[in-house]
Amino acid sequence: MLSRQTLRSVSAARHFSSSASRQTKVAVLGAGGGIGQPTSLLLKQNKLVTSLSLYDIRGAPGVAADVSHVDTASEVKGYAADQLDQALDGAEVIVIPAGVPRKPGMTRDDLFNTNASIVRDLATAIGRVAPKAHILVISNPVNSTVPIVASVLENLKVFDPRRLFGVTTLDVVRASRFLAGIAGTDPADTPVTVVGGHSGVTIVPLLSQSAVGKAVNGEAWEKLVYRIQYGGDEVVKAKDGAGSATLSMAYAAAKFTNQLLRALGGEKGVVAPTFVKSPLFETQGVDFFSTNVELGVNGVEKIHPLGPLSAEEEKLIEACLPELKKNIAKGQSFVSSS
Ligand SMILES: NC(=O)C1=CN([C@@H]2O[C@H](COP(=O)(O)OP(=O)(O)OC[C@H]3O[C@@H](n4cnc5c(N)ncnc54)[C@H](O)[C@@H]3O)[C@@H](O)[C@H]2O)C=CC1
Ligand SMILES: O=C([O-])CC(=O)C(=O)O
Repeated sequence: MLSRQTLRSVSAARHFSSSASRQTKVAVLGAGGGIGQPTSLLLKQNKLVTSLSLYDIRGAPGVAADVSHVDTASEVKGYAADQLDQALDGAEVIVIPAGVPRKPGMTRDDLFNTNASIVRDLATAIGRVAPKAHILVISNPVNSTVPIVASVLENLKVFDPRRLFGVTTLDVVRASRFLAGIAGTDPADTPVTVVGGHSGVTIVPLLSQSAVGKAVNGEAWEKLVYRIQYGGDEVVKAKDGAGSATLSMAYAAAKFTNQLLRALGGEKGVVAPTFVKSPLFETQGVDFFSTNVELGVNGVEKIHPLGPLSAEEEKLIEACLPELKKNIAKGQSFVSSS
């Protein structure tokens, strides 16, 4: 009879060999940019990625040549502006950081006029060439760009809500880091659930659900919530016109992509925060919402409920919903009118 430990090693080996033998092509659209370059580098280090396809309207072949020298097994190819279809062909996961970033004084919504059409056009190509791909949207304003992708795919009759994700991981990364900074804990042991959307008041940290966070009250709580909601502004201000978060965002993108790849490879119990088509506030006209989501072989497997909220958090949700509804509707009507 096999010991429990032997069984565990056999099952780990099986899991390893099944994920190692999976062929997973990941495409990065906007790979030449501030987020795209470090994200590509981090994905090159991920063993679950077997092929990396780097596309940008500028500079992707150079980034690909550079990243391809990293001594991991995956293949890397770069594609120029007129090679989008080749870049997408066979991609199982597509990460989109294409588009302009903020400058000081701008809101994420101020990026809409430029980024909406970039995201719409990329989504149109994805719907045609890689309709079964899992799409991870980073381009801002996420609250509107995710609905744009959904509407484009709906029009093409290939929308599967299980495979579309707004990347809100950076909010959770920040929340954990900022709370740990106050409490003197290790961020790894200080998880914070953040729900809603990805801009200002739509970012709602649920500190009362955290063993460490529930001890933060009054003015300290207000300051912490504000810092989590407006963490992006800190970076925009510090970069002083040179863009917004790129390195912490690449870290967050690589983290979420890895969680998704693990789930697609059959690992059970992978739970990650992400902005998805969600039933949670549908009756109030809010079709997309970020919460913890259990990921599985088909993408979104189960959307977690919000859980218990404090009175203050109820108020944050009340402030979040109308803004989020407006942002979502703006994305949807952009597609219906274009
Ligand atoms: N979801 C989130 O948490 C975060 C989102 N962002 C957003 O990510 C986006 C990218 O930011 P950065 O990388 O700093 O900007 P960047 O300007 O450094 O890079 C953007 C890249 O997109 C490329 N691009 C433009 N149009 C394209 C198209 N049609 N197809 C392919 N590539 C195209 C550009 O050539 C450029 O290389 C911005 O919209 C920013 O607001 C930034 C930080 C966090
Ligand atoms: O603040 C920005 O414009 C970029 C972003 O989304 C973030 O850093 O969270």
